[in-house]
Amino acid sequence: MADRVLKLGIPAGSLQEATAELFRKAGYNITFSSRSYYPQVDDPEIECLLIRAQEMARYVEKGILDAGITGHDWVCETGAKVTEICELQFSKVSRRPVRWVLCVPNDSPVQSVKDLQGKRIATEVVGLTRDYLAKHGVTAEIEFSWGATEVKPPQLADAIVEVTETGSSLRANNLRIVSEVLQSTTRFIASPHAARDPWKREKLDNIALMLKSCLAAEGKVGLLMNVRRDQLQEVVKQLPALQNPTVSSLSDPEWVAVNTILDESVVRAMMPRLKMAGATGIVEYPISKIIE
Ligand SMILES: Nc1ncnc2c1ncn2[C@@H]1O[C@H](COP(=O)(O)OP(=O)(O)OP(=O)(O)O)[C@@H](O)[C@H]1O
Ligand SMILES: O=P(O)(O)OC[C@H]1O[C@H](OP(=O)(O)OP(=O)(O)O)[C@H](O)[C@@H]1O
Ligand SMILES: [Mg+2]
Repeated sequence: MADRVLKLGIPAGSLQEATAELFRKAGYNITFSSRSYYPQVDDPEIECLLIRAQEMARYVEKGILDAGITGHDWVCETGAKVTEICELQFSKVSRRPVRWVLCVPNDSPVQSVKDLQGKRIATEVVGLTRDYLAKHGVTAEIEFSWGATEVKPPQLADAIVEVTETGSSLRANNLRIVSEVLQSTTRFIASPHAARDPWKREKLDNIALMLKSCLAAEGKVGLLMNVRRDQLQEVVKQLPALQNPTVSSLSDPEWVAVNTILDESVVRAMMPRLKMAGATGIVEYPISKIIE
């Protein structure tokens, strides 16, 4: 019985709240208590640990953790050999990938990576930066930065390689992007050992399925309506081409119910058209999970 526990790393820091929120939506209630690095989860088969995103892949590679959530960036930077269970398209505030970018002050003469030959670059991702410069045949002094990297140019460094999501930190510090080093999304990773263990693998796949189903449902709603059979074609024509609505019979043989899922953003334009085409009793309902 003791084996039937999955040790799961939750990323401390930027991804912590977004990760916990996604797990909650997926049905795993993760709660944090102040100063404790052992979040509670309402599944006796899971044991959570709060680990820095930077270190996650290393502990997962060694099997100290069976699995964890971290960024693709830190998997690359650490070079850890882990099994990717799935990609999870979420960042700290948005659903877009983050970008690691080479930046200089707005008024710097630097226009391309080549202009950084012999200069000083500060970054938290020394390995990625080294590889990127080597790819472009540039030799520069790369300095590890413990954070707050945006403050460094121009006094403490000529350029930085830093992560950006919304771009507000770069703007606030008068920095300009010279080029992109890496795009990164969040990943659910497992140790190769855990991924080979049938019980753990099934548990990991089930968690991944539920997490992905929540992300897939974001921005989507369901629409349910009644239509006379002779108007069905006209109503279905209004729905987005790729949607295959479910059509079911009603107790009155003249009528059918149409059920479909669509982007919430199109609903306000869609509902009046559906009504015009003959749909009645049109109901929009929220959906929280979609498994294709
Ligand atoms: N807006 C964001 N800012 C920083 N990291 C983000 C953001 N959105 C997603 N991430 C991801 O979160 C992880 C950041 O982890 P990391 O521990 O380096 O930063 P942090 O949690 O902000 O800690 P620190 O305080 O040291 O910066 C990376 O994998 C990164 O890609
Ligand atoms: O493009 P943006 O949306 O501004 O996001 C990028 C910023 O977010 C991160 O900092 P974080 O919020 O993790 O704070 P930190 O300084 O403690 O790392 C990162 O280090 C950048 O500073
Ligand atoms: Mg940060």
